[in-house]
Amino acid sequence: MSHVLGLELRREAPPLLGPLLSSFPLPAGSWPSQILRSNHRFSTTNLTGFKISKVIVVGDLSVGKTCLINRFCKDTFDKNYKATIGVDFEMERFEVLGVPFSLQLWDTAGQERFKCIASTYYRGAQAIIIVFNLNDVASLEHTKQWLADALKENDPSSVLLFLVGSKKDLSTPAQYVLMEKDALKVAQEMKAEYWAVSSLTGENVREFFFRVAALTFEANVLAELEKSGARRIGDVVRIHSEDSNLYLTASKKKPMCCP
Ligand SMILES: Nc1nc2c(ncn2[C@@H]2O[C@H](COP(=O)(O)OP(=O)(O)OP(=O)(O)O)[C@@H](O)[C@H]2O)c(=O)[nH]1
Ligand SMILES: [Mg+2]
Repeated sequence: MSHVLGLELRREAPPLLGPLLSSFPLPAGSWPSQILRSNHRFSTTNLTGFKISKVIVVGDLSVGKTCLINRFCKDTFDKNYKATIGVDFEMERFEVLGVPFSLQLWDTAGQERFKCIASTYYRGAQAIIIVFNLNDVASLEHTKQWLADALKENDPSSVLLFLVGSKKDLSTPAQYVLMEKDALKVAQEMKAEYWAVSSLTGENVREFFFRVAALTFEANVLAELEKSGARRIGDVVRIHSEDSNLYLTASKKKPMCCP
């Protein structure tokens, strides 16, 4: 299912990829101003060839995975718990430097009895979001197992990891500080980026998903550079699309990596 939302953070998109690449890696909590959520409607035929990244969301039952996705994709919040059965799926579209880019968000079930169905959808993820409840230390402890299971189906060397503490609105500042300490430790062990969010208030939700979009887009661009053998900024990278020739040309000044 696709969700077409209003434009946000619309600013002039520079024509070249250089400024975007030179701003990577982005510091946590930031996103490039060039990333937009698009309000364009695309026909199904136009969708072929668009850059799409698969993102899976895992974690204990009732930690708030579905609410997190719904807050971002639909800007809604449901206080009643309805367990996800197997998996749900949402598509969210962005534009990065004029390039259409989509996140496929796979919302998996946390309940044990649905786990084997959900795990069949883990394969091919570019990013794994592991959610825990900031008010439930057991759910943080279980994140390691969720990650291990998700990594069985994915390449640990290339997948992006995010550890997300949910329901921040329910923590007092003192409780939050204690939990954050443990969460940062776990995130460091996992080599994941840590975020704390509230789907009830919306705190950090948009920022978090924009960050996921920025990093997955960056990974796609770098993969294109690798594939095309382009090793230095200055080379031209073509983002394949059947409908338009999208050339992203990087700045000639700064070398991105050593030959
Ligand atoms: N106060 C508060 N409650 C939340 C928040 N996020 C989720 N909840 C509540 O927590 C319960 C579970 O949320 P879900 O999003 O359905 O949890 P889930 O992780 O998808 O659960 P499964 O589908 O069973 O794996 C619901 O009653 C939500 O209203 C939040 O940020 N703050
Ligand atoms: Mg759910």
